[in-house]
Formats: sequence, C-alpha cells, structure tokens
Amino acid sequence: MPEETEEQHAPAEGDPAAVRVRGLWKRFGNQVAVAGIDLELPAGHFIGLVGPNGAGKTTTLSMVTGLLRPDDGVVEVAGHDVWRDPVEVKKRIGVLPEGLRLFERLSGRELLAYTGRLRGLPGPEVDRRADQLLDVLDLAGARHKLVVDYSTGMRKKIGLAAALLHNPEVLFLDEPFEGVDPVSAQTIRGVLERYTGSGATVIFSSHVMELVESLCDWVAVMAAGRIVRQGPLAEVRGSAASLQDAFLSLVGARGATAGSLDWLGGAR
Ligand SMILES: Nc1ncnc2c1ncn2[C@@H]1O[C@H](COP(=O)(O)OP(=O)(O)OP(=O)(O)O)[C@@H](O)[C@H]1O
Repeated sequence: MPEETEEQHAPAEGDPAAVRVRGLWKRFGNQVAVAGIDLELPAGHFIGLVGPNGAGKTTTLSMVTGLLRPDDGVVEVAGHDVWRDPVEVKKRIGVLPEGLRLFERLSGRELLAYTGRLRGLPGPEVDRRADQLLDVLDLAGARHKLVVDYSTGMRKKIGLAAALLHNPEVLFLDEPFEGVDPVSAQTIRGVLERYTGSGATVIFSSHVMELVESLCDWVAVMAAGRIVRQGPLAEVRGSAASLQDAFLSLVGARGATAGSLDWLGGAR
C-alpha cells in the first residue's frame, strides 16, 4: 500500500457520491430489516442516519460497510462496489461499528500501532498519528492501560482513533456518542468537524435529534426498514420548529401512550 500523506479530501467537481445504494434488502427470517432502500449520500458532508429503534439503521450501515451481506441490491462507496471490490472500499473507509469488538489484551497505544500496521502505514507515521490521536482524544494518560479496562466512553474514543488512523475518505459511525460524557462528546465533535472541514464525509447513526441537528448538514430518515426522507437538513426539517418535530411527524407516534400504565406510581 502506498505511503499515506496528509492529503485533503476536498471533493472534486463530478466526484461520485460518498455512498450510493440501490434496491438494498435484508431479511432475518420473516423479519424485514431493510426493505429495498435507495440512498444517495453526497461526499464532503456531515450526514446523519436517523430513525426509531429497530428502523434498520445498524443493518443498513453493516451492509454499506461490507460487514453484512445484503439479500439484494447494490452498494457503492466512493465509486467502488462494496461487494465486488471490497479491498478498494476498505482502503477508503473507517468504521466504528455498534457493539465494537476490540483486541482487549492490547493497550490503547498497542491497538493503534497494530491497526496502523494492518493499514499498511509506515511505523514512524503510525507512531506520530497514534500519539496525536491519543492526545487529542484525551487518552494519553490511558495509553498503556489494557483496552479491557477502558470505560464505555474510552472504548468509543479508542475505536474512533483506530477508524481515523489511515485518514479515510468516508467515516461510518454507529451511535458514536452513546455512553460518552459531555466533555468527551465535545472533543469527538471537534475532531469530526475538523475532519469534515477538509472535505471528508462522516455518516453516523443516532436517535438523538438535537445532536444530529447541531452536527449534520444532511439527513436520511429511516423507519420500518425504509427511507422516508433524505436531503439537506433544512429541507428535511421543512417548516417544523426542530428536527425532532419533523422526525415525529415523519415517523409517527407508535404504540399505546404512557397513560395506559394505570398501575405505575401513585398510592399503593
Ligand atoms: N441478526 C439479527 N437477527 C434477527 N433480527 C435482526 C438481526 N439484526 C437486526 N434484526 C432486526 O432487524 C430490525 C432492524 O434492526 P437494526 O438493529 O438494524 O435497527 P436500528 O435502527 O439500528 O435500531 P436501534 O436504533 O435500536 O439500534 C429489527 O427488527 C431487529 O430486531
């Protein structure tokens, strides 16, 4: 693999979309998790994939990043077919998956060194980037601690560092802020904003609408395995007061209200 440089990611005129999905399906037995979706996510944007629990976000991201084989459909990332050209795609992407599995018996520093060498980066460059990422993500003090002893938030941060180490064109993050304290969340935001500022693309899933509204400039809304709306944030929000309001009207309230829990609370 060629030596990585400090390249910028500014998308050139006529660049392919960061992600293009056509007719993507996934069923688990009788359960349809993803029902033939089409998606076109532009390069150089901070993109939120939002939807209620069970909407199909994780299943979609897993298929888009080559972790789960679709039943049907085509996925292209940065102009390459994920399932026909997996090596080209994996060179260009970073992934922080849900339920991240890490090499628990390595220290944070060793994990980054290992990841960097797997990515084909030269040793001194891996060391330089790893030290900088550990510093910026406030993990320098825990660099020699085993990953098994990391907290939930620290695991997210070391996973993010590993996903960023090779300076990917497109970064996929499944619930990156879950279990992360506000100070660390602010740090992660700063890193991601710097990264997208150089023209790279971030695609992340979340159900925290305030977060998506404050970070993203492009949104895709998923419900029951389908894309119900996608486009620039302002367009998806439309005339609603907030993305949360737009989301509730797009996705609709489901199930019985809390009023039906007539046994809960009150006099016993
Ligand atoms: N391995 C699996 N086996 C069976 N069903 C699955 C599997 N993975 C996902 N599903 C089902 O597919 C549907 C979509 O799940 P998915 O995890 O993609 O949703 P999600 O939008 O990421 O939800 P959440 O926000 O709760 O994480 C759900 O009904 C889920 O139960």
